[in-house]
Amino acid sequence: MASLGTLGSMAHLVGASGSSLTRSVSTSEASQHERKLLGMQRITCSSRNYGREREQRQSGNSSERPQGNARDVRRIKQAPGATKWTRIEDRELGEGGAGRRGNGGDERRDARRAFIPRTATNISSHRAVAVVRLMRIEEGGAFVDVLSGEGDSSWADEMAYVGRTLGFRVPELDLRGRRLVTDVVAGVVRWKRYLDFLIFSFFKLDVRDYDRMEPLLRQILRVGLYELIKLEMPPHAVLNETVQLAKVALRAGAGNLVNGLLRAVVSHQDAGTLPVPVLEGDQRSRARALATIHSHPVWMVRMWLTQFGEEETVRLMECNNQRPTFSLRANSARGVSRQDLIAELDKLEVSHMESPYLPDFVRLSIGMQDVLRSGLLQNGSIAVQDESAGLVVSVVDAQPGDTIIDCCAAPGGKALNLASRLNGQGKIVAVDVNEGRLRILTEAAEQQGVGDVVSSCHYDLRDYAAKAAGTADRVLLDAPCSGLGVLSKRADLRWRRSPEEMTQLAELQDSLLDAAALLVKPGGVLVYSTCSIEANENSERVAAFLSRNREFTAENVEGFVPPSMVSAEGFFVSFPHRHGIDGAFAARMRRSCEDAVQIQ
Ligand SMILES: C[S@@+](CC[C@H](N)C(=O)[O-])C[C@H]1O[C@@H](n2cnc3c(N)ncnc32)[C@H](O)[C@@H]1O
Repeated sequence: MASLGTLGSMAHLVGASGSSLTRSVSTSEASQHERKLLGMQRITCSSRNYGREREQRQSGNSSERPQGNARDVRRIKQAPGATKWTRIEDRELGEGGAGRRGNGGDERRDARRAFIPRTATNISSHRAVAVVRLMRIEEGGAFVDVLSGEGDSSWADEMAYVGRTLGFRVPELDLRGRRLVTDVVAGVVRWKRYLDFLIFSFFKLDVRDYDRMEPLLRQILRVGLYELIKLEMPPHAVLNETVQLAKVALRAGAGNLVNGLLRAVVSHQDAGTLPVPVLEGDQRSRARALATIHSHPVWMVRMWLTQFGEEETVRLMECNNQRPTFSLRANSARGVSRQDLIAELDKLEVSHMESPYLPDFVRLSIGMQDVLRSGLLQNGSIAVQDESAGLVVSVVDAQPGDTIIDCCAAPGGKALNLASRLNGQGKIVAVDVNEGRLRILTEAAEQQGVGDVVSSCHYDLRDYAAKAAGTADRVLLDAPCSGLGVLSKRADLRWRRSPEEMTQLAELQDSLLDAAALLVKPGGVLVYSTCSIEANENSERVAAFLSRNREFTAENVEGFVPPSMVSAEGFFVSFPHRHGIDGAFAARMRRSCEDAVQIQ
């Protein structure tokens, strides 16, 4: 690669280390997303937790703080055991902002008492909110929310949190601005590896230097690059506003550094000389280059190269990097047909397309926020569900009167779809080890008008199986999995997974499959499904199960799903790059009738 010259000095780059903000991902945060998809009302701003953590860390170092408004200070450099704080320079804030401090001392004292940071009117709000959200995701382990249809109170919480984190407030965001935040955050997370490659290339950093860069500066650089290169926003606006954010949120030197990088990128972009990883050599080297170009972990790319070859791997990664599309299920249990749903979408002026695969599903590419606000989810008329999940339900083929055990049921997408097919006759036992998620399922069952056929059972499946052996006509095991089939919807998931986890998951899947098998009546059906596209979580688990459990045989899923989604072995497989829906897998197996003798 041609020399790009080194921009800025390391003194500007290396600020606060990405210290000990990591926390385990709380189930409550996962649940918020799930509640939203299921149309639950109260979605609170989870940033408050991160805010509290940050405040606790800050107050732990109170002796080192300068006196003054606690919100006007921020850490600029952290050597082990030492934290320095700086005050925002008045002149850095815009008209009407904290820079206009009138009678100085009094106002500062008032602000300190009220802990209300002032508003910086010269900062673009969407960028300020995006960088703080990105810090929460990277430093605090928060989830990326690709829907972000929260109500005004959540946004007010988030804006206040941004104010507390940055030390100044930014003007409120309108609907467009909020959507932009969601898009920028998900995009930066997806493209992180590629954006970092550009930063490395232009600054000539090594990984250690990069790890020591101030988290806020790193996010500001990424956001600027993403907007320039991937969103192709007008360079002038991106440059000015991103530099201003760095100056006000950090210091003048940080603004200069951002300015240097973005200007260099714009001129290389215009000249068509942006650095590109070289795609050559053996599979390992090509995997590394592809992983950077398409921003995925190298181990994942290597796994897919072996499984799919290069051309398909690239197409898969391109799909994973796209904005996700969503689909809706018309809830027949509430008497809603697809035509009714389409009429509602027309009223909302949300463009849509009928699913080519399922008679009760409709696809949306944009407009999900409008649907979330419409009340259709809350009154149980519709459910948000990917078509791949709907097709797994088709493979189960629930019939009125059936007793169905959904072994890993929460938060309930498939269980509630199954329930809607029973016409009030039969029952669904929804088992899950996670009590919080099960509560969401129970509430959603009531909301969707299937509460009388769904009962929830808070159990580890392996304990429950012994209690209810041989009682179900159909058993669905929608197993915990890597989720590598849903990477466009879960922007951060690719960075959270590891090869070691894949091995552990396979062991868990084996033990859950053996437990689920116990529940099936002689002659009954067992469906094993995942939202993964990896053979070692899918067909290999089924093959291993069938060799351990000779009383089960695989049944071809032909007739339950479109022919293009039936694998050579007769399993249901969907891939984002082949079918335009999430990646998923389902195998249908039947227990032999002769097995009845053994159970008695
Ligand atoms: C892929 S999710 C299920 C999604 C669900 N079927 C749906 O359609 O909404 C996997 C679920 O398995 C549950 N789980 C994990 N280990 C379990 C165990 N040992 N026993 C029961 N449930 C378990 C998790 O709590 C999680 O809710």
